[in-house]
Amino acid sequence: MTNGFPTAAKAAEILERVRQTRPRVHCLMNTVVQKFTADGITVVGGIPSMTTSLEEIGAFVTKADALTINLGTLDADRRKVIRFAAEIARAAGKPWILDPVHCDYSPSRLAFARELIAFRPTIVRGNSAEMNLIGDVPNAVRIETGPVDHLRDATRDIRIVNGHPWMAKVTGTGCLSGGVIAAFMAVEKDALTAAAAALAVTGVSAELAARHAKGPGTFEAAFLDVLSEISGEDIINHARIEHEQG
Ligand SMILES: Nc1ncnc2c1ncn2[C@@H]1O[C@H](COP(=O)(O)OP(=O)(O)OP(=O)(O)O)[C@@H](O)[C@H]1O
Ligand SMILES: Cc1ncsc1CCO
Ligand SMILES: [Mg+2]
Repeated sequence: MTNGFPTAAKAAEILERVRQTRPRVHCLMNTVVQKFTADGITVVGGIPSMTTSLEEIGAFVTKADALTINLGTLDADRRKVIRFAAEIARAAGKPWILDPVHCDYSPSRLAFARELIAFRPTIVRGNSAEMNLIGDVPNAVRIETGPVDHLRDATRDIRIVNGHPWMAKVTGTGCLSGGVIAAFMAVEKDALTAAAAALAVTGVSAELAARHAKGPGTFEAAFLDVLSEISGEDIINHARIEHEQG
């Protein structure tokens, strides 16, 4: 059976499922935006965990419902734990998302991102500079975010036209989206639909938050406020999920 195209009503329904089931999301997150990402997962209804200890990662990934691996701050120890987590996720069939942060800055990081893609992430998401270098990811959902988000899998190609320019003025909105997408993948098997829903929910939340903010600082707080209580009706009224089939 081929999967259909995601809708705003479906996005609202998946958010409700996250709120009801409270999935656990393990984050191998860069050291810059750990708190913001954990807050994003918490306010949508998930339960974040953040350990990077090699001794513990096996237990944490095994108990998690989904995993996000973010390459923002890498060193030898992190590479080791990330490799191990990707291996476990693959063996256990856990949904996981790779965010190849700054792979456009360093050939060794790009090579590491490619090595991880061989462990079959469910989704790879980055900004346009990063995804231009990553290229195609035939066995995963490929997401390039920016003013418009482009998502594609083997059969579908869609755009999310929500969001606000202040999202690019707060460090880590992309990293946070990796955590929220993981929470949505934990409750929705169709990864492209899960990701579209997560990006529509965060994008609409940003638009509503911007109405109450004075600039990036107050926007960051308002964004978490709105994300914590956004209604299905707001999502249905404002989400812009587009594709060529209508
Ligand atoms: N100009 C814009 N207008 C609307 N939404 C935007 C804009 N720029 C970014 N976004 C949104 O911000 C989020 C992060 O996307 P972006 O491409 O900036 O990620 P990123 O560069 O990886 O961010 P970071 O590395 O800071 O986490 C996405 O949800 C995207 O839709
Ligand atoms: C600024 C920064 N540096 C490494 S990770 C990160 C967060 C946004 O990608
Ligand atoms: Mg990024």
